[in-house]
Amino acid sequence: MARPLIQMALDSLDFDQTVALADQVAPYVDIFEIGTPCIKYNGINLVKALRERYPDKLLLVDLKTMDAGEYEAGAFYAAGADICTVLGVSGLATIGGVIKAAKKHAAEVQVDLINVPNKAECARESAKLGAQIMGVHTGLDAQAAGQTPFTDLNEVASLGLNVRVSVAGGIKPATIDQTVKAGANIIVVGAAIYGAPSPAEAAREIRELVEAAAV
Ligand SMILES: O=C(CO)[C@H](O)[C@H](O)COP(=O)(O)O
Repeated sequence: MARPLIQMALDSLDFDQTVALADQVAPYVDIFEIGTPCIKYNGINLVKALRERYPDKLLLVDLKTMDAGEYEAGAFYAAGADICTVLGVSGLATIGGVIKAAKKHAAEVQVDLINVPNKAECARESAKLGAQIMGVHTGLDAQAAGQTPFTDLNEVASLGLNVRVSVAGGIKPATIDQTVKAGANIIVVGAAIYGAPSPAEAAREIRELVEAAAV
C-alpha cells in the first residue's frame, strides 16, 4: 500500500506563527495546508512566503470557494498554490471554474464534501469534470457536535473513482490506522499537531504511525 500523504492544517491566524509552525513540522509532512481562517486573515502574501520558503513542498490553499471559482482561485494558483479547495455545495459551475483555473497553472483541485448531502453523487460529478481530489471533511463545528469523518470516508473511498481521497476532521494518533486502512490517500491533521506541547514531536509520531499502517 502506498503511504498516504500527510497534510498539515495551518489554522492559526498569525502570519509568523504559521510560518514557524510550518518550520517545526516540515520534516514530517508532505503538504502544507493554509487553512481557511488563516488564508482569509493573511491573504495571498502567505502563499507567496510559504512557496518561496518551501519550493519542494505541496501547498494547498483551503479557500473553500463558494462562487466565482475561476476568478477567486486563479490568483492563488498564480501565487504558487498546488491545490485549492472548492466547496462541493457550490455547484458544478463553480467547481468547473476552479478546475479551469487549475489547468492554466498545471495545478489541482480538491472538492471539499463538507455538508454535501449526497457525497457520492457530488464526488462522481466532480471527478467527471476533472477534479483530482475529493475531500471528506468533518469541520471544526461538526466535530464539536461529536461528528467524525470515518463513515463518509468509507463511502467515498469505496466509490472506486480515479481520484485521490483526502480526509480531515479531528484525525489523531489513535485514528491513523483506521484512516489508512479505509483507503485515505491524503490525511489531514490540524489540532492534533498544532495543539500538542511539541508540534514537531506530534508530527513525527503521526508520520511514523502512517508509515506503519501503510506497510
Ligand atoms: O479545514 C479545517 C476546518 O474547516 C481544518 O483545517 C481541518 O478540519 C483539519 O483540522 P483538524 O485536524 O483540527 O480537524
